Amino acid sequence: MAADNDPIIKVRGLKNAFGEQVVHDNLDLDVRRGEILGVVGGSGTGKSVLLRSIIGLQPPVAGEVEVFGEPTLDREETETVDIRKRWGVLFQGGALFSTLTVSENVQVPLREFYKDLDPVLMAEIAAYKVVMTGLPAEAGPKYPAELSGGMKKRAGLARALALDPELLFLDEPTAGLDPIGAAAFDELTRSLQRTMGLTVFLITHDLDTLYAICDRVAVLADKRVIAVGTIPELLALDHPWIQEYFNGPRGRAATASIERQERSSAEMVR
Ligand SMILES: Nc1ncnc2c1ncn2[C@@H]1O[C@H](COP(=O)(O)OP(=O)(O)OP(=O)(O)O)[C@@H](O)[C@H]1O
Repeated sequence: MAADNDPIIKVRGLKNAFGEQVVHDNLDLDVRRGEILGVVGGSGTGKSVLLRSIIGLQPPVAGEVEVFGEPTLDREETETVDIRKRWGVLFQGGALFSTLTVSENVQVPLREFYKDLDPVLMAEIAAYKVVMTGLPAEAGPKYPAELSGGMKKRAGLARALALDPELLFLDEPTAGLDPIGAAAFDELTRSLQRTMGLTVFLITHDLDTLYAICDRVAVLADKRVIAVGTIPELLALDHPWIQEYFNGPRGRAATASIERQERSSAEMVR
């Protein structure tokens, strides 16, 4: 039985390789219950592969992964059903089924895990999730091709939330959104995390997202997680990639923008 302060995700000694190409080597990571953990790293450092390994879609060459205190690797699909029900995933780009409506997409996990659920109830749950992610109720019968990029992300999020998960995986949720749409999506993630008590594993390149909603950030480089901490903790480290990333022009712009927002909300409360 897992204790409350045990990590919700525990990765130890993970190694992933594709032929000669080693993507991860001896990677360790803990994700704490209730946090939003941002996962950053240069392109191709293996952020998505790490996500796929944790959820069992990418069998690693070596290492151990535990989610909710239970091992997820080398197990039959039937043995991990009770674990998989407890997480939701928003894949890069939304990964909606193009031949299904938004409502039908949201019902996919319900059909997978609760085959005998009354179809009327499934449709009601889907309608509720659609509205919960800020989409209009009329989006339910639409097909993905009829939605904007931002709406597709929200529909993907509605599907990820279909089973009221405890743990949410988001792979670059704000990629391709304009800054206002991205900020709105961040706000939605934060508010859902608070109201549903979610833990969030969030892969992003978006510095604004990191500053705005992440409790801690894990940095992937040199085939492993080289550091995990709050942004001020990371900034105190001497690693060239971390310094370049957070202290480069875009990092400084994101810091300045957060400081401006904090000043203006402080002025509003006065
Ligand atoms: N199924 C696969 N077969 C072969 N190589 C793969 C496969 N999946 C990923 N890779 C390789 O593993 C490396 C890491 O890929 P991954 O998609 O995890 O990177 P990432 O950090 O998420 O990148 P980005 O930020 O660009 O999305 C890349 O070099 C990629 O080409």
